[in-house]
Amino acid sequence: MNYTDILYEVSEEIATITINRPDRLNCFRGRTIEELIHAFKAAWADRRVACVILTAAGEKAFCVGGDQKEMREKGTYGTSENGLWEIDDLHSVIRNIPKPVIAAVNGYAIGGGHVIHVICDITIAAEHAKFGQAGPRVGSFDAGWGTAYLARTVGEKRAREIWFFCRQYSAQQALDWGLANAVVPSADLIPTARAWAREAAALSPTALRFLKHSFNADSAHIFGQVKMAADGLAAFVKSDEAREGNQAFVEKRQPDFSPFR
Ligand SMILES: CC(C)(COP(=O)(O)OP(=O)(O)OC[C@H]1O[C@@H](n2cnc3c(N)ncnc32)[C@H](O)[C@@H]1OP(=O)(O)O)[C@@H](O)C(=O)NCCC(=O)NCCSC(=O)CCC(=O)c1ccccc1C(=O)O
Repeated sequence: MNYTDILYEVSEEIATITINRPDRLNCFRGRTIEELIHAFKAAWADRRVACVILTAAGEKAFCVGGDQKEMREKGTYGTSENGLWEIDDLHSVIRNIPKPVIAAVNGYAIGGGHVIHVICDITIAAEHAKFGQAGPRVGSFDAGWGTAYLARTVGEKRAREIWFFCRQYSAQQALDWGLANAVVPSADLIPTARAWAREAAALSPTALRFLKHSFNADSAHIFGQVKMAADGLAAFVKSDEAREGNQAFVEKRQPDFSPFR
């Protein structure tokens, strides 16, 4: 597959996947998701690779979720080679690849971009990174991993706060809440992620594989909820309520959801 939206490289025993749409703050469209899945599978199959780093181009954003401009223009997040919108499969491959996945968060991790880092095994954040959900402002939600797994990570009260107010949280706050494993100066982000990856790469791959499956097993039931939520969201994004959120973002104004109470 020829990548247009991401970069993929393997060096030493580490695969680095870089979301490469910095002009749109590394938000994703159908093509981006398809390429990310392809790259994670390549890292999975490659016996040289012991650990994966997921990061993004530039210093401003890790990923700010679904491409709202594409949604405004096309009514969907855009086409992919296989014609499917596979965000759930991306979440699954990050969980199921039997190698540690480290998110190196180089700026905003917002909306669907926030969910992606939450699903990764480890999060290392640059000091200026900002975390949060935005769906209820733009007519979207992730009521699968985005709620249930987030609540496991930070606790119910904090997870509900994150979704019900759509605030942004600093890297230090993310660290304090258990959303991040470490916070480092921006210049140290990739070197630190690589150092952590090398440390994991020195350990028994079979032990790590079983440990990852075991951690996942305890939350695997959430997957049923993921599919229900995805189908619910696919219907919701066609509604006037969701369109108001999306349109307001593109028009750079506050949404008016009052008719939908
Ligand atoms: C992140 C911001 C707070 C940064 O603000 P600021 O620093 O002021 O920068 P901006 O000027 O706003 O942004 C620069 C430039 O980028 C464009 N842009 C930013 N975000 C997006 C985006 N998401 N899509 C498209 N374009 C974007 C912005 O318009 C600017 O362009 P100009 O041409 O220069 O004007 C702020 O940018 C912000 O709040 N961004 C939006 C965050 C957001 O709402 N994200 C979407 C949340 S909903 C989502 O992610 C869908 C989830 C999803 O797909 C999913 C998940 C799980 C299961 C199912 C699904 C599903 O099927 O949908």
